[in-house]
Amino acid sequence: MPTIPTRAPEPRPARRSAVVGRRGAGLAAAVAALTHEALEREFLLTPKPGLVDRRNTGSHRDMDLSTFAASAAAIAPFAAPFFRLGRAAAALPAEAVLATLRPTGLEAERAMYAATGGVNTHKGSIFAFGLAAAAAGRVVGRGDALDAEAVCEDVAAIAAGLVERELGPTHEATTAGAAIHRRFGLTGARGEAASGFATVRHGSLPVLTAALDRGVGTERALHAAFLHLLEHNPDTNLVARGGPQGAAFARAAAAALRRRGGIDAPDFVAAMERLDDAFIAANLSPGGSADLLALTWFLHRLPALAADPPPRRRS
Ligand SMILES: CC(C)(COP(=O)(O)OP(=O)(O)OC[C@H]1O[C@@H](n2cnc3c(N)ncnc32)[C@H](O[C@H]2O[C@H](COP(=O)(O)OP(=O)(O)OP(=O)(O)O)[C@@H](O)[C@H]2O)[C@@H]1O)[C@@H](O)C(=O)NCCC(=O)NCCS
Ligand SMILES: Nc1ncnc2[nH]cnc12
Repeated sequence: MPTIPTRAPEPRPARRSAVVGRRGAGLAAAVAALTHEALEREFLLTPKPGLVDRRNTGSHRDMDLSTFAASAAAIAPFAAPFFRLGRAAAALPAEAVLATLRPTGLEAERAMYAATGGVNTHKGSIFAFGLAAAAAGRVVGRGDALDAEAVCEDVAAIAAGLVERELGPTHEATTAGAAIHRRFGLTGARGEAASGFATVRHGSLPVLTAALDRGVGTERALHAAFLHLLEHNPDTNLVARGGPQGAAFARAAAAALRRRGGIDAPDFVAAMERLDDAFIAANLSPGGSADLLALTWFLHRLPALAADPPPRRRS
């Protein structure tokens, strides 16, 4: 069982120029290390309403921090083969790429279930990070600068048509996401990918970088990004547990927190803790937003990778 650090370290400053230095095996390993760092930053961030964090297990009875630590350790290494598959597929038409990734995605899901004793901790993350790592590989394989824009555009091309193909009216609704699409029209993890992670790219990522640029600490900047996701991400997990009313409650609560100053409000942490208690009472869990928060950090740090060594791992 991996040890759980109490908090993630401050990162070195990201270089936002087009970095094209490290293109060898080291880059695949660095993408996997960054994936682990991003997942860890997400589950350690506290408080997060309804989610597992250092304060409590949120609205969950079958998972805690140690489950997330085990899950992150099991799935993050798969980012390296996703990256290599993407680099090998750099010249393929985008619509042919997903089929090359799915066996590795399913293997990563099996590794997650083996590590967690059958609990779904990171299925959405495996999907999002699988696509992002593969797109990063394609970007590098084409000799382009490794940045969030290029990666998100390639993810949009790879995932184009996925909602129509997998959630269309002729398909049996076998998952919560598919059933929610049928009833309420939400497109969930697939729609977010097909949009090129628009909620992240045009929302939580600029919110994160703006907070960091004005000197806000990493944890609080991640809270700003999370609050943005809570208000704007159509999270199928919230709907699965609380129906459209549950999702509307979460959105309105996040908007209210933003209006009273967000992370700059003097009682921000206490307000988030009150919201955590309210989510738990209503059995709400924004698991999709948790995944997108981790992805926000990943995309923020990605440009620094090609030049820097992989983030230092704690034992
Ligand atoms: C295409 C897949 C995502 C599979 O599709 P599925 O139909 O299973 O997907 P969805 O139900 O639509 O969502 C899957 C997870 O995606 C996350 N998510 C939800 N909304 C969004 C959103 N708007 N944007 C992005 N991501 C979103 C969310 O994951 C998190 O929640 C998980 C916990 O979920 P669950 O167990 O259902 O919830 P609980 O409330 O805990 O359940 P109960 O306790 O009540 O029973 C956790 O995993 C978080 O990650 C959705 O759950 C994709 O998985 C797929 O195609 N897989 C096949 C393999 C593959 O190809 N892999 C990728 C290759 S690149
Ligand atoms: N911290 C967390 N708590 C519950 N579900 C999650 N899915 C991804 N991260 C999560």
